[in-house]
Amino acid sequence: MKVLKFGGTSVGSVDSIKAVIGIIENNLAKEERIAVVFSAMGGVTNRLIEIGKMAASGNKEYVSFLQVVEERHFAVVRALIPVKHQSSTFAAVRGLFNELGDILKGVSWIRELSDRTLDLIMSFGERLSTLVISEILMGKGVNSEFCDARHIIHTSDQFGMAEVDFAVTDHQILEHFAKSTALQCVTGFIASTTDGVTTTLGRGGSDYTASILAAALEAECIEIWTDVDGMMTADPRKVANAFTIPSISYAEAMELSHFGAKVIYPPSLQPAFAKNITLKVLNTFNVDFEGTYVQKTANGKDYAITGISSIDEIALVNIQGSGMIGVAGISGRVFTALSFHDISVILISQASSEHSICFSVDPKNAARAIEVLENEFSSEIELGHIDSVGVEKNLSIIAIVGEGMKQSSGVSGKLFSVLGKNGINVVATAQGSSELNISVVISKGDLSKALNAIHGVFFQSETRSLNLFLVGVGLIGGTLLEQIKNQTQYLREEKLLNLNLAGLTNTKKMLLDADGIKPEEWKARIDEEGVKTSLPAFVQRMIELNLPNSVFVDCTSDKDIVQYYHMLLDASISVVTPNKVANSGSYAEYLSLQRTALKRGVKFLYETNVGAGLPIINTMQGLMASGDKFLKIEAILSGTLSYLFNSFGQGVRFADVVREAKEKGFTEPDPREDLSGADVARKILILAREVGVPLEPEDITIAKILPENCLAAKTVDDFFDEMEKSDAYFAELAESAASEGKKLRYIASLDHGRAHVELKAVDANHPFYNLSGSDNIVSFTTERYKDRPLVIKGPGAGAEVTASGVFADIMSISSYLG
Ligand SMILES: NC(=O)C1=CN([C@@H]2O[C@H](COP(=O)(O)OP(=O)(O)OC[C@H]3O[C@@H](n4cnc5c(N)ncnc54)[C@H](OP(=O)(O)O)[C@@H]3O)[C@@H](O)[C@H]2O)C=CC1
Ligand SMILES: N[C@@H](CC=O)C(=O)O
Ligand code: NA
Repeated sequence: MKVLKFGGTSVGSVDSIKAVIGIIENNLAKEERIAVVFSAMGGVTNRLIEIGKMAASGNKEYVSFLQVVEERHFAVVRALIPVKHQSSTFAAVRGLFNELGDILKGVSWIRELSDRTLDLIMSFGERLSTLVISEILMGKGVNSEFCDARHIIHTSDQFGMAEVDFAVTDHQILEHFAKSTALQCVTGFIASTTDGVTTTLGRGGSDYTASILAAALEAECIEIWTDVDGMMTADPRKVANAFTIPSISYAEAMELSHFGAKVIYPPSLQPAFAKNITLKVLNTFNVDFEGTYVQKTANGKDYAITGISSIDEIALVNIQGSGMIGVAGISGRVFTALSFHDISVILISQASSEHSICFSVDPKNAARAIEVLENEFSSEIELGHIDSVGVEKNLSIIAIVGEGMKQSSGVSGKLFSVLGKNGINVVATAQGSSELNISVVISKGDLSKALNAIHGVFFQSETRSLNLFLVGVGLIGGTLLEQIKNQTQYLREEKLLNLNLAGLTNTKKMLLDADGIKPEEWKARIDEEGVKTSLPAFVQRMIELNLPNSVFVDCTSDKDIVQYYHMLLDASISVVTPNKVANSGSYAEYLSLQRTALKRGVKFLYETNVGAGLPIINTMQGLMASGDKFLKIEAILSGTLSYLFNSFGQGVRFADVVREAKEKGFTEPDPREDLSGADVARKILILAREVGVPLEPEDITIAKILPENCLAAKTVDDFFDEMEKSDAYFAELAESAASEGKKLRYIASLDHGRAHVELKAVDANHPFYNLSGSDNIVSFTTERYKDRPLVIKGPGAGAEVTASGVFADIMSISSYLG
C-alpha cells in the first residue's frame, strides 16, 4: 500500500491535474494498491478565508470573488471530463457552491466568522478539488471513489488545529478501506468531530491526512507530490547552488523544516514516522526525478551537514543583570511568562556566566515580550538586580543541520570561520546537545551572503564562487580577463572554482551584474549595458550587493582609488592590485591598509607591485613571518629600464627602444614614471616597508637618468620629442660604459635602513651584469641567507606576467576562503 498526496500547485491548473492523473495511472498500471489525498486547488484555501472575512465584514463583493473560484473548478471539469459525463459533475460542483453560498450569506447576515465556521468554509476547498479529480478519474474508467475524510478522521473541536482521536480514526480508516477495492480519493486537511462538525488539521494538514492514513493502513511509503525537486540543501531562491538532498533522516527533516523549509511540514508526518514509513518528496512537474527520501536513518552521507535553513526575520530579546548570576528559577520565570502570553521562542542562548539570557522571537511579538518580562521582573528591575530588557531587530537566523556533525569535529569551526572571513558578525549562537543543529543569529542584510558562503564551504564538491569586481580593463586588466576566459573550464573542472565576474569598469562605463559577466562578452556587454562610470557608485553598489567571497581587483594606475580600499577592506572585501599607488603613499596609509585587512580577516594582495609576477613580496613575507632578518636588498626593479639598457647603444636609438618597451607593455601607462626613476623608487619603498623599515617617499634618493629637457616635458608626445633631441646624450652614456666592458644598470638598494636608486656601470663580475630583456633581479641578504644571498630573477614587466601575478593573488584568496 502506498499513499500519494498532491499539494495545491499539483492540483492548481488543468495542466497540472493532467500530470497528476498520469502519475496515478502509472501507479495503477503497476498494480500497486494506492490511496490518494488531495489539497485544495492552489490558492483556494486563502481565497476562501478572504471571502469569509469579506462576508463577515458586510462586503458584498465576496459574491464575485466566489464566482471566480467556482469558475476555476468549472474550467477543470470542462477541460478534463468527457462532455457526456460533465453535467453530473457540474451539478455536484454547483451543489457545493450553493451550500457554500448559503453559509456565506449566513456569515454576512450575522456578521460573525467563528473558527468553527471558518473551518467549514475552508473544507470546501478540498471537497471540491477531490470531487472533481475523482470524477475525472472515473471518466477515464478508473475504479475510484470520492472519500470525504470527515467521515473517517475524527478530532477534538479545537477548530483551526483539531486534535485527532487516533483510536476512533484508525478503526474507521481500516473499516472504510476494507469495504471497497476502488481507488480512494481522499480530501486532505479536513476532518470532523464525532458529532459530525467540520474541523481542520492545521498547518501541513493534507500531509497529516496522508500520514494518518498511511499509519493506519501500515503503508510502505508516502509520496508527497509537490512543485519542487524534493528537499534542497538550502532555499534555492537564496542559494543558486542549492541541490536536492537525496536522503535525509526524520530528525534532520524536522530540524530543517523548523527553520522555514516549506516543502514538507514534518510534525504533520509524525504518525508515519512513528511507524517507520518511508516518505518520498517528489515533483509533479519533473516526474522522473528521484526527489528526496525521508527515512528513520538517512543513507550514506557525502557531507558533514545535510542542509542549511534560515528564518528571514527575527527579533532578539536580551535580559541581563548581575542579580541573575547563580539564581535558580530566572530562566523558568522568563519562559513561563512568555508561554503564558503565547509568545513562541525560536532560539535560546545563555552564556555560562549566567549574566544574561537572550532568545529570539517573531518580530511581531517583540514589544509584547519586553512588556511581559518587564512586568514579570519589575521588582528586580527596581532593585537594580536586572539592568535591562532590550531588543535587537532586523536579524535573521541561519541553522546548519545534519546528523553527520556528531561524527565529525570542526563543523562549528568551519561555520564560524567562513562567517568571519566574509565579515559577517555573529550576534548570538545556539547548538543543542543533540548536535543536529547549530544556529547563528546574524544581521538580516548579511543573510544571502552568509547562506551562499556557508553553502559553498560545506558542500565542497559543488563549485565554489569567487565574485570579482574589476576596475581597469586596459593592458593588465584586459589580459587578466583573457587569462580568466582561457582558464574558466580548467578552474571549474579541476579546482571546482567559478570566477564570477560581477563588475567591471573603465573610465567611461561601468557594469555590475551579480549573476556574472562572461569574460568573452565583457566588451560587448559594457558597451551595450554599461552606464557612465562613477567609482563611488561602483563601490557602493558592490558593498550593497554584499556577495560572499568578493574581491576587488584594481588594474588602474589611478592615484585617488586608494580611498576606496579602506572602505572595501572595512566591508570585509579583499583587494588585489598591481597598482603601486596605495603602498607607496605615506607610511601611515600603508600601515592602515595592512591593519584594516588584518582586523577584518580579509586579504590585501599586491605581489605584482614589485617585479610583476615574480614571487618577490610573497617570499619576503614568508621570510619575515618565519623570523628571518633582512640585512640588505639590492635589486633591479624596472623591466622597462632593464630592457632599455639591454637593448640600446651601437646605433640603436634610445627613444626608439623606449617606444618598443611601451609597445611590449613594459612601461607604466605614462612611461615618464619609469624613466624618471619614480617607478623604481616606489618599488624599493614598498620592499623597505615589507621588511619593517618605515620609510616615506621623500626618504628615497633617486639618481636621474634623463637630462632636464626630457624631465620637463609636459606631455608624453613632448617627452618622446625631447628624447629624440637628446640622442647624443644617451649614446654617450652607452658608449662610455661599453668602452670599459661594462653595462648600465639602474640599481635600487636598501641598506641599514636607507634606500637609494642609482645608475651604475657594472662589469662582468657583477651579479647583475648578465640580464636580458625586461629581467628584474632581487638579491636578499638576510641572517639566514648571509653568505650567499637569496636571488630571484626573471622578466619583471609585461602584460602576461603581470596579469598572471594578479591571477595568482586571486587564486590565493580563493584558497584562503576555502
Ligand atoms: N605593465 C606592467 O608590466 C605592469 C603594470 N603594473 C600596473 O598595472 C596597472 C595597470 O597598468 P596598465 O594596464 O598598463 O594601464 P592601462 O592604462 O592600460 O589601463 C588602465 C585601465 O584603468 C582604467 N581606469 C583608469 N582610471 C580609472 C578610474 N578612475 N576608474 C575606472 N577605470 C579607470 C582605464 O580606463 P580607460 O580604458 O577608459 O582609460 C583602463 O581601462 C598600473 O597601476 C601599473 O603600474 C604593475 C606591474 C607590471
Ligand atoms: N613599468 C614597470 C612595470 C612593472 O611594475 C616596469 O617597467 O618595471
Ligand atoms: Na612580484
